[in-house]
Order: sequence, then structure tokens, then C-alpha cells
Amino acid sequence: MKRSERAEQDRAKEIKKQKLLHQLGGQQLPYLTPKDEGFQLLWKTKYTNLILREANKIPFDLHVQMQRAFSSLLQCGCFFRDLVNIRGKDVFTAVSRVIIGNPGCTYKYLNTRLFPIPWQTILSKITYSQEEIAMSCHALKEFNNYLCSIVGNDVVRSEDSKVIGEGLENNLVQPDLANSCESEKGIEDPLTSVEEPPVQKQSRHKAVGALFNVTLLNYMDPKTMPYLKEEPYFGMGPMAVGWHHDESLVAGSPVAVYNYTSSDPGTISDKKACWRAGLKVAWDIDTPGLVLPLQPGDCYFMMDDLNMTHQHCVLVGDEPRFSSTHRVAEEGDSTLDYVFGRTEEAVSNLLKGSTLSNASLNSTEITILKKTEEIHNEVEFEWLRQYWFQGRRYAKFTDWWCKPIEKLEEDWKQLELMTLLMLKAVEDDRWSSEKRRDAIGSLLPILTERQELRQHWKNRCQSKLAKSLPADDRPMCHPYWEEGDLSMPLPFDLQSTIAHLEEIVTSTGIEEHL
Ligand SMILES: O=C(O)CCC(=O)C(=O)O
Ligand SMILES: [Fe+2]
Repeated sequence: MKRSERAEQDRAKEIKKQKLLHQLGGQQLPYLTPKDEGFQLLWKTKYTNLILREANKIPFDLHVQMQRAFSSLLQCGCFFRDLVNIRGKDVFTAVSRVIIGNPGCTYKYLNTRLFPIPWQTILSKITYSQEEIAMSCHALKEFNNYLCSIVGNDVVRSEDSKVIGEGLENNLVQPDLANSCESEKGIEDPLTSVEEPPVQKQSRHKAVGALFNVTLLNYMDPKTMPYLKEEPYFGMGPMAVGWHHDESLVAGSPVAVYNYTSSDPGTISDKKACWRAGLKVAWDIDTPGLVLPLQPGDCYFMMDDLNMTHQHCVLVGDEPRFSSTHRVAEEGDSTLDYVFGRTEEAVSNLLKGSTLSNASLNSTEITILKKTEEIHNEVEFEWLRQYWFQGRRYAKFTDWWCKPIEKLEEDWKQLELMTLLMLKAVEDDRWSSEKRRDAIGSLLPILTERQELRQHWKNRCQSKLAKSLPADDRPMCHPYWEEGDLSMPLPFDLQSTIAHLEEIVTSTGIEEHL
């Protein structure tokens, strides 16, 4: 989706939200917790696709591995607060995050593309900067495999939907609903009563084929947070993550969340406020909200379209908390293979062996020129600037992304050269004024967008928040070059180039056609 379209969508949402708030007139909406009568019924009827798997249903060794992974990643400095962009404003996320996943996968949220530390797969050999990081990625991959198996992927291979159904029923359970936040239940405590989950048969089929390809880990120690936003609609308390739908997921795919609070052994029996997941039906003020208390080691699942029909938030407890949120990231335009495919397609229009002084295009057909310039924008703004905006953080833990990003930058440089050739082509005397008009009409919006986005990213890199970060993590405006840099075919600032094209249009009297 284009930035302008997204901004438009955000604005529409904001208006809708304000309208709802207005309707509420300052009143708070009701919500239910396990201590409230009707909680179970509400869950069964309105939050059907929310499923909890309690800690003691998960193999003990997986808990041990996960918890070790969390603390190692924290010790290795892998968690960062992301400087995201919400409705045009830059803000740090309240939680710190790190993303781990399939090699070459990326994940975009809040206008920020995250580049996962890859976990090892059969086909990949990953080098990590520290053994602890290697072990942690391995543990997360193992846990991911386990989650895939319980949402049905292990049985996919048998292509027996009955088994899939049974698998889910046996594996995912609703909790003992009397288990409230105040209970002092630890990982090893037995389950008291378990109800069958209200998973519909039809839903189970949709889970098939869902393979979690990334996990976004969250960490927060509430004691270090001077200010946390209060949940605004229900009065559920302070939030670590505000109301949202998870973005960039395969439609209808599940999300699985592992919850862990690292309590100090000495304080285990203290009555501490626990962390909770909040859920609400999107754009609905009639259905009460639902608050699901989470014990260390519990895992909750948002199945089917729950993430689309509902929103969720995270309500803080007293202790530092980790979560690992396993997702099926949409792969359409988010993988390295995809973007390499795109650049290859674009660069194939450059005559082989082209250098800055002797270069030419194979074809000057307008549709081809247009596509090349679109790919140019995509590589520059969806990949290179996104990557460098996050500073040098990615190279700290693995060198995996370095080579691909270098290669993308080389391709992008060729695309700069191709823009120069395109600009020369549109001034070719042999072109009819009609062709020139069509070409400029198609190309000008793309160059204008490039100019705007370059300024946008440059400004983001120069913001107060960006500059507040330590040197290694600070956003970098890259690629960037000064006026008159002879190694570059075109200037960074395209203002005069754009003005020149506009002038051609005006001087040939063809503006009315644009
Ligand atoms: O930590 C959780 O329980 C969920 C976090 C979440 O919603 C997210 O990271 O998108
Ligand atoms: Fe989420």
C-alpha cells in the first residue's frame, strides 16, 4: 500500500474512533475478567477464536529453553524499542523488541520493516556473533515447530482433516476459568478443570497450511517505565501495547503468543498484579471487552480471523515480562527473494556492461520505464532506507543481512543510472510530443514521490528522538550523497530534475493532457 493510501486509511480510522469516543460521552465500557459472572459465556460466544493453552500443557523442556533464550537475548542486548511511525508521528514503542524468523523473511508493522535475525533451517547456515544468540534462535525455532504442530501443520502432511480437528481439540484447551489473576499458580501446578475449546470444525481447516515464519519478541520491565498509557475505553489499566490488529499477516492465519514473567525467586508468593491480554470486538461498543490473565508459561492463540474482527492490547503487571508472538507474515512483497526478483527484472533493461559514461537502455517503452522507476522507489524506500533507519543494529548479531543489503544497494545504484538514461530518453528529439507527454505523465508522479519520500526519511533521521539514540542504533540516512558527487548519476535532491520535466511539459504546451 502506498504511503498516501495508508495515511488516508489512518485518517478514516481516526475519524471513526473519534465518533465512537463521542458516542461514549466519557463513559467507560464494561469488560469481564475470570472473576466476573458471564465471563465464560462471553468468551464462548464473542471471543470464540481466542484459545489459551496453559503452561502445564506445554513440555517442560520447552519452557526451560524459551526462558533461557529470553534472558540470553536480553543480556546480549538484542531488544530495542522501535522508532515507529504512527499517523505520521514518530514514537518509540513502549516495549522493546527483537524479531527472529525464516532467513530472508521481513515483517512490517507501523511503517517499519523489521529484518529478523534468521533461525537456522535445513537449507541455511547462519553465523551468529555469539553462541548465546545461536542457542536462543535455535530454542525459538524449536518452540515455533511445536506451535506449528499444535495448530495443525504437522497433520497437514497426512491431509486428513479429521485428524487435524482431533489434533486441535486435544491440544488447545480453554483454561480453568476459575483461575484468576490472583492465584499463585506456577508452571508446575496441575490444571483443575478443562473445557473443550469452542473451535468450530470449519475453523480448523483454515489453520491448515499456516506455518509461523517469524516471531516478534517483546520485553518490558514496568519499573523502568516512567509513564504508561491507560487503556482508554474500558478502564482496564496501564497498557504495554495499545489496542491494535496485528499487521502484515496472511489473512485468517493464527497468532500464537508465549507469555513469561521473570519473577524474582524471593517474591514468588507475593500477590503481584499479573500481566493480561485485553480483547475487544473492533468498532463495537455493545460487546463487553475481555481480559485474559496470563501466568508464566501460558500461551494464547488468536485463531482464524480473530485478529481481523477483534483488537487486542497488553495490560501490564508488576514484573518484567517477555512474550514471543509467532506469526504467519505475509510473504508477497516482503521477502528477499521477492525484492531480488524485482531488481533483476528492472536491471535487465540496462544494456549489459553499462558504465556511467557508456550506458543505454534496451527498451524505452513507457510501460517498461514506468515499472523500472516504481521498482526503484520500492527498493529504496521499502528496503534500503528501512534497513538503515534502524542503525547498525542488525549487523551486531549476525552478518546475515550485510551481503544482501550490499547487493540491493548495488542494484539500486544501477537504477539511479537508469533514471538518468530515462530522463535523457524523454528529451530525445526523435520522440513525438505525444510520446513525450505520455512518458512524462507516467514518470513525474513516481519521481515526485521519490523526492517526497527522500525528504521524509531524511527528516525522520534528523528528529530529536532519532538523535537521542546511542550512535550504533541511531537511524542513518543512507544512501545519501552531497550535491556534485561525481560517483552518482543524479543528485539526491530531485527538485530541479522535477522542475525541468514540468518545464518541458509547459514549454511544449501539453500540460492540459497531463
Ligand atoms: O505480548 C503479547 O501478549 C502480545 C503482544 C502483541 O500484541 C504484539 O506484539 O503485537
Ligand atoms: Fe499484537
